[in-house]
Amino acid sequence: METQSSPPCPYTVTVRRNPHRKARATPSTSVPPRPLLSNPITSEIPAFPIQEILAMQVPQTLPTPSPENLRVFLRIRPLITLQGSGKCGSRGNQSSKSVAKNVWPQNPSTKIKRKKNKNSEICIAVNNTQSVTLSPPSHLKDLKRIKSEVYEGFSHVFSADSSQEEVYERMVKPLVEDFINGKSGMLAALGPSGSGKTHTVFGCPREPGMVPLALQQIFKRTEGSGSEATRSFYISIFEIYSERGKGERMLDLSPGGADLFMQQSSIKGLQEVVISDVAQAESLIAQGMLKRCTAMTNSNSQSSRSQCIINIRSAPNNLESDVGVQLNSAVLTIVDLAGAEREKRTGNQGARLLESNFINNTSMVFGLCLRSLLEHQRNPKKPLQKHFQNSLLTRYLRDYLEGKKRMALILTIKPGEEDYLDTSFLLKQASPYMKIKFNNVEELSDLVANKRHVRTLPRFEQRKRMKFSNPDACVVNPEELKETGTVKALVQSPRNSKLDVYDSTFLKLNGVELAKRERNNQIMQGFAKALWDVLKQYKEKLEAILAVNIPIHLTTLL
Ligand SMILES: Nc1ncnc2c1ncn2[C@@H]1O[C@H](COP(=O)(O)OP(=O)(O)OP(=O)(O)O)[C@@H](O)[C@H]1O
Repeated sequence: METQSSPPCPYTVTVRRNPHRKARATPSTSVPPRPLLSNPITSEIPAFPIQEILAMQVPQTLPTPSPENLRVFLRIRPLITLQGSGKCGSRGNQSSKSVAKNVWPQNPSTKIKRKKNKNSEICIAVNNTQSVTLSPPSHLKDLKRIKSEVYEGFSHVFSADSSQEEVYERMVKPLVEDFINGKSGMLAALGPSGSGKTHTVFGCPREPGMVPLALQQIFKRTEGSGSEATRSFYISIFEIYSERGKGERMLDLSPGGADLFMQQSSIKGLQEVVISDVAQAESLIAQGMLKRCTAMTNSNSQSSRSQCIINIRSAPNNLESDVGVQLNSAVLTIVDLAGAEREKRTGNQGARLLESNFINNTSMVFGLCLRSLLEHQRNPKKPLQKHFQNSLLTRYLRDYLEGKKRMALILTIKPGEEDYLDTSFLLKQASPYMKIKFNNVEELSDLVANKRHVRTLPRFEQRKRMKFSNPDACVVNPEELKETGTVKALVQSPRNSKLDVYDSTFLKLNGVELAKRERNNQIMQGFAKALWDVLKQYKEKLEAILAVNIPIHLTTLL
């Protein structure tokens, strides 16, 4: 009986396996390595050049940019007797009687003490360009056994005979160069009352200070280079003061400026004035200085009773040309702090005493912020304290005091023996700041862009949603952007010009980004359509061949 063989399978499936690959012989080391780039047609495929790679010299450590330290400068004021204080450059040509007559009500005990110290001696000696020795007066040496101390590591020590130009060249010029190249920075002057902060920052017509010298450099550099056509400069100037201890207030010192308010770290209502030349800027600053809160005290016949902040901002004019290139706006901030005062020393009373408390409090908070930053950098487990919240000045300067933006400090001191305690306190407190490092400096443009991002987010969220539902809706029309009310209004308003230029630039940058994404989207859609067409054709062909024989529901597979 014949065994029934099973019916032949109508469809056979052939599984083709790749033939076994023979392992290649390991190339002997004596054979010279083949060239990496050989002609694939005329020669064999070259062996993987493992030997060559192993023999390559890899640098052990990659060069990493060393973090920048906070630059701390020290300037010693010339020894000026009380008679001489009050006028820029006047050294001892005013009678003590006339000063005493005008000084705010004095504490009689202070008067007597000051008479004793008439023949002041110098308590500070410059060792070299980076260090000084502070020696206590003989009575403190004997009584409290205080020893001389050496303070070193300053970026530069300016001796009493240093000129404004010298200070500028070493300290401010690099900051201004950076500013012209689009990097933001801040310079703050700290020191006891009468030590020369205002003299250093603003100077006088005969000895112009850092601000006028900076403006001269800015306009000198930009005038010849033709960049005046491509960028504009703006100045804003304001002060933070306290009126009879009633809390901190802010006043815009530019012409017609009014009271200001702070929201988070930005100031509402601050005017920015477009400046086209040095003379205009200087006159604006001079007008601001006349409005600044000053008073006669025992330490200084024209003592600043407020913290004064000047911002010089540069912004590109032609937004069109800057789209997608570089947002090289920058701000140079110069801060003249009111000088800390010891009540015992100044003999301040009444309103002056209340002002003193405010001034000392701000100086203390400023110092605490920097100390906390230093401690946090030394030991990251130590949190960065939020001391900045305790004064308007530190709230405004938060980014600088948290090491996010570059800054420099100038400590001004008086060299007299009677100034020993003030000088010692300042040096002890501020000399460690030179160990602060700037690791993660954010440029202002980034910060502002981030802030603007938050502000303009809802509008862009809406655009994105529209984009996915309607592909045409996301095509960005630059004309449409120009017509956006905010951009138009803000760019035209000098008061808000800072925010506005960024706003419009940001809008444009995002417009470009959206247009790019839209193009990618269209390409992807085209690709998906083509793929689908191929699959459809393939399916139809398969169906035509197999429809009769195999009841396979290809449709379910595809
Ligand atoms: N380097 C200097 N050369 C010549 N005069 C100076 C110098 N530094 C300061 N002075 C003079 O000393 C006096 C006090 O200086 P200034 O008003 O700048 O002190 P300050 O630190 O700003 O004081 P305050 O904190 O009270 O405002 C002024 O008359 C000023 O002209």
